[in-house]
This record gives sequence, C-alpha cells and structure tokens, in this order.
Amino acid sequence: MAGVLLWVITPKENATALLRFIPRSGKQKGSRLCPGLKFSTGVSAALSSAVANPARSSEQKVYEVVLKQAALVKEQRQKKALDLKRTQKNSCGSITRDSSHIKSQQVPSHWYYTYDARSVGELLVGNFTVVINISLYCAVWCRRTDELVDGPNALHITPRALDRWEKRLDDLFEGRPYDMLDAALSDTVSKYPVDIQPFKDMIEGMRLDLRKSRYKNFDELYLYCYYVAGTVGLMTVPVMGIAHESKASTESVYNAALALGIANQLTNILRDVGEDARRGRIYLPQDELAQASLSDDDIFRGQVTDKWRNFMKDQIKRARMFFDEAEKGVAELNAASRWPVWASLLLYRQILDAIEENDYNNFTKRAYVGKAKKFASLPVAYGRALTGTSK
Ligand SMILES: CC(C)=CCC/C(C)=C/CC/C(C)=C/CC/C(C)=C/[C@@H]1[C@@H](COP(=O)(O)OP(=O)(O)O)[C@]1(C)CC/C=C(\C)CC/C=C(\C)CCC=C(C)C
Ligand SMILES: [Mn+2]
Repeated sequence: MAGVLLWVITPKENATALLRFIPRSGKQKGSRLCPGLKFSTGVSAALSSAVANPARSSEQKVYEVVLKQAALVKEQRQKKALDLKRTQKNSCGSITRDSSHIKSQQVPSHWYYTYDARSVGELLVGNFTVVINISLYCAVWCRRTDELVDGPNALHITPRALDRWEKRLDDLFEGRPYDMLDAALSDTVSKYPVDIQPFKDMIEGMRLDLRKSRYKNFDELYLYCYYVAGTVGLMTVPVMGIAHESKASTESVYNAALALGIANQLTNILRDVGEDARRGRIYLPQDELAQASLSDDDIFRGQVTDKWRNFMKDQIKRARMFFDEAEKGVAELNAASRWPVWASLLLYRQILDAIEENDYNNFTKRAYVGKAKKFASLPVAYGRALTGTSK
C-alpha cells in the first residue's frame, strides 16, 4: 500500500528507487543507509521527507545510472536468447551451452553429467582466464585514474589534467587509444556492452577528491563511494556476464555489483581513517560523528575511546549490510566469474573483522588479512561459486 502511494506521489523515475527501500508490507526494518543510527525510520518518515524534500537522494540518482546500465546488458541478453532460440530451431536439438535448454530436452540422463563436467571445467580454466584478463584492463585503468590524485605526482594534478584524462577516455571508447594499456581496454569496450558513463563517473570521483575533504552526511559519502568504487561493479558486469539460466532481473544483478563496490570503499575508508587524517582528509559522515559526540579533532588525536568503538561498530555494521546485498547477486553471474568475485568479496569483508580484532584502532594500526586467511578463503569462494550458494 505504501509502495503504491509512493508511486503516485513521486515522479516516475524516482519511484522505483524509493520503493526498493520500503517493503510493500509497509514496515521499514530501520534505515538501510544508517543501521543503528537513529535516522528516518518508518514509511511515514520516508514519505514526509519525499514530500518535503523533492531533491533526489544520492541513492536515487545512482539508481538511475544502474537502470541505464542494466538496460544495455538486458538488450544484449535478449538478443543472445533470441539467437539461441534460432540456433535451437535450426540445429535439431543439438547441445548448446545453455543448461536450461539441455535439461528441458528429452536427452539421456548421462548427458547431464557431461554438461556438469563442462561447467566445472569452465569454472576451473575456460572463460575464467578471459574474465580475469579483461577485468584486469578495467582494473589497470581504474588504478591509473586513482594514481592521478593519489600517486606520487598528485600535487601536480589539477582539474584540467582530469579533463585531459577524460578526453583520452572518450578517444579510447571511440577506438583511438593513446597507448598499449588504453588499447587493451579499447578492445574490450568494443567487444562487450560496456558504457562510458561509469568510467566518466569515476573521473568525477577523482575531481571530488581534489576539492573536497569532508562529507556532511552519508548521502554525500554514498555518492563519493559510487563514483570511485560502485562504478567498478557497473564496469565489470557486462564483461563478466550474467548466467543464461539466471532468473534474476538485470537490475538486481547490477544493484548487487554496485553494492559490492560501495561495501569495498566503505571498508577502505574505515581501514584508512588514520592515514587519511594525516593527509587532512576525513571521509566519515560529519553528522554521524557529531551524533556520537566526536569531532575532527578527536580523529586527528587518534585516541581509541568507547565513544569511538561504538561509532565504529555502527559504521562496520553498515558496510556489512552492503556486502550482504552484494552476496545476493554473485550466483547470477556467469560461472567463470563467480569465483573471483566471491574471493574478492570474502577477502575484503575480512578487513572489517581485522578492524575489530585491532580493537577499532584504525588510527595507527593497519587492519590487514594475513596470507593464511587469504588462502583459506579461496576454497570457500570456490565452493560457493560451484554450488551457487552463499553458505
Ligand atoms: C553481482 C556482483 C556482486 C558483481 C561483482 C561486481 C564487481 C566485480 C565489483 C567490483 C567491486 C570492486 C573490486 C570495487 C573496487 C573498490 C575500490 C577498492 C576502489 C578504490 C578506489 C579509490 O579508493 P582509495 O584511494 O581510498 O583506495 P586506495 O588506498 O588507493 O586503494 C579505488 C582505488 C579505485 C580503483 C579500483 C581498482 C584498482 C580495482 C578495480 C578492480 C576491477 C576492475 C576488477 C574487479 C574484478 C573482480 C573479479 C573482483
Ligand atoms: Mn587511492
């Protein structure tokens, strides 16, 4: 009922995003953005804020990008499904790479095993290396972009330098790369339905880093996290691909990919509080710090107090919620992509455990995951990738 009401009173493009956070039952389980923090809860609060404040939240703005990206991949998936149908029609029921097709045919049962063996093979070696290689080109471009504002020559980087980097990106997308690394990405974006928008948005995040060192609230921080990390999820899904047999909507897979980027960046921020403060940067939401009776000076002083521990507990809780959201989408990816994604999710999430193990001292102690734990995560990730479950 509340969902329907929102649909009527909000502009069409905003309604979908709003509805995602308000269950149709009319009950909201606390604020998704601010777990444990006493902000707007309940449908009526959301409704009155939507009416009183027609400006869109960062989450709504970002969700519009997600919908656009999802539409691109959806188009490609529909085309593939059509091609597959045509092949089936012309091939008198020969085996294709689509499991649902195989299993819906009257075929001898041992063929299923052949298919399963092939899936395992594919997961082990097949497309796996292709996925890794291609993701690497994206990763290299992301790292180079980040190095512009964070690297050894960052002091010389002006907004104009970022404009030039963006021009270079335009050229790369139009098939005019400047160097070998650009050329690899140029080739990738010509083969997969990768849109330029998330790349441009990442550059926008670097612009933000040049001019901003404080974030008023989580809404502002969320936008920053989307720019520098959520974008990575949107860049990589079209390359990794969604499984043919997936019944999930393309939007929900993108949503999960976005959540993984946000979760990773929130984790980065929580790990690097001391390091960032020494560069004069505080990414933590100012209003939440104030609510916990903490100030910038407390952070510069770097004392681990009970106030700080409690504040950190809430921040970690929120980052974990984004990891949970991300988990929902991994099983929908192509088999070959699931393992690296699970591995990166499990490894990054363990940084949050390490902060807890350091008794929340993220001022002078770097939270890191030891080699043994890293290695132990790999078979777990592999098991989840194989079974398509998150346990
Ligand atoms: C459905 C579903 C769950 C799909 C998965 C989608 C997916 C693969 C998401 C990837 C999320 C991801 C790895 C995000 C990166 C987040 C991140 C760490 C961003 C960092 C930004 C700047 O932060 P900061 O300066 O504070 O940090 P440093 O101290 O400098 O580290 C980044 C540095 C941006 C640069 C990002 C990269 C270099 C990583 C890019 C990685 C890929 C493109 C490959 C991802 C592929 C796999 C298989 C994990
Ligand atoms: Mn960086």
